[in-house]
Amino acid sequence: MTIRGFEIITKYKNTDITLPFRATAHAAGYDLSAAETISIAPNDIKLIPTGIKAYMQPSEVLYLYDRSSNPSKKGLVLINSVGVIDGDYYNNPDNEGHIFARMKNITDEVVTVEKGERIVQGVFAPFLIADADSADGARVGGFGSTGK
Ligand SMILES: O=c1ccn([C@H]2C[C@H](O)[C@@H](COP(=O)(O)OP(=O)(O)OP(=O)(O)O)O2)c(=O)[nH]1
Ligand SMILES: [Mg+2]
Repeated sequence: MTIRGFEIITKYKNTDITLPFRATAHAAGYDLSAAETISIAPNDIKLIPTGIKAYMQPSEVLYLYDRSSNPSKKGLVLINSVGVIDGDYYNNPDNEGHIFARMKNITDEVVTVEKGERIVQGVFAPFLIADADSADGARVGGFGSTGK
């Protein structure tokens, strides 16, 4: 039985992608790596593909948090602060649920993220639903797919 976890996006199968992993026995975060080498110009923002999708239970979410070493070691920050990866993003018809990290280069030089480099960490968590909630739509994509 599967409960929650990660899978490789179809396009990235056979490209040496490693599934996200926790660095130590008590770590909360699963480190996700860049699926491609990407260069980011000074002050620019780019989406880093992870080549990964995540499945989970209906009452669960995957939060993407920056690695605390990114600003000092890489000169990068996760520009949306925290990524919220919804359970219904998984296998959506638009992009299969591909998880991206939106990174900003905060330096005056080009920063390159190498393929396979750990870039962001994902933490699974439960969430709560408000009274009289009647949401019933299905997600078709991400990054603005539900409108303004
Ligand atoms: O850092 C992120 C944030 C989001 N997503 C994906 C997963 C998430 O389920 C979807 C939508 O994210 P969110 O709800 O935060 O964005 P939105 O601007 O509200 O877009 P939408 O209208 O598609 O919900 O985009 C990522 O891959 N990385
Ligand atoms: Mg949204």
